[in-house]
Amino acid sequence: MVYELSQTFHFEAAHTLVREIDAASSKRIHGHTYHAEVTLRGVPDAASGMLMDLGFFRRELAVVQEMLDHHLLDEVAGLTKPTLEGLCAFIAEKLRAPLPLLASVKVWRATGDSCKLIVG
Ligand SMILES: Nc1nc2c(c(=O)[nH]1)N=C([C@H](O)[C@H](O)COP(=O)(O)OP(=O)(O)OP(=O)(O)O)CN2
Ligand SMILES: [Zn+2]
Repeated sequence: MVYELSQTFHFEAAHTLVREIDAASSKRIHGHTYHAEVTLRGVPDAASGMLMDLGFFRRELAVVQEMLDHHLLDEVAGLTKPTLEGLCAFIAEKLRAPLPLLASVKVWRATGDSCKLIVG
């Protein structure tokens, strides 16, 4: 049987955004609290009964969290655009190698905006 295993983390970050609507306030540096959910999908190992031990899973997420927490997203190397979409892509890219069972990355803000990347 196929299972999905998820972990969440959060980070505080600032950014500016170039957009056509509400352009002036978005262009000023402002901050958000972001939440991210990373999901693995696969068949549990027969010996351990786990897709991956949550301890190892959390350790990998902490590496990415450190790259984003209390950073100005505009300056984060490898983050092409400081949007929810860009954050999903950045997190997936960083986790693709250490988490071979990576299935999706979801990023959201308390205001209800959310974006989910299905890793193909
Ligand atoms: N497709 C996307 N659209 C927008 C994104 C995004 O990541 N992907 N991000 C933003 C902004 O970050 C913006 O700060 C939020 O804009 P908006 O919702 O208009 O602002 P509010 O004042 O309503 O809410 P806050 O979240 O408190 O800023 C815009 N669009
Ligand atoms: Zn913003």
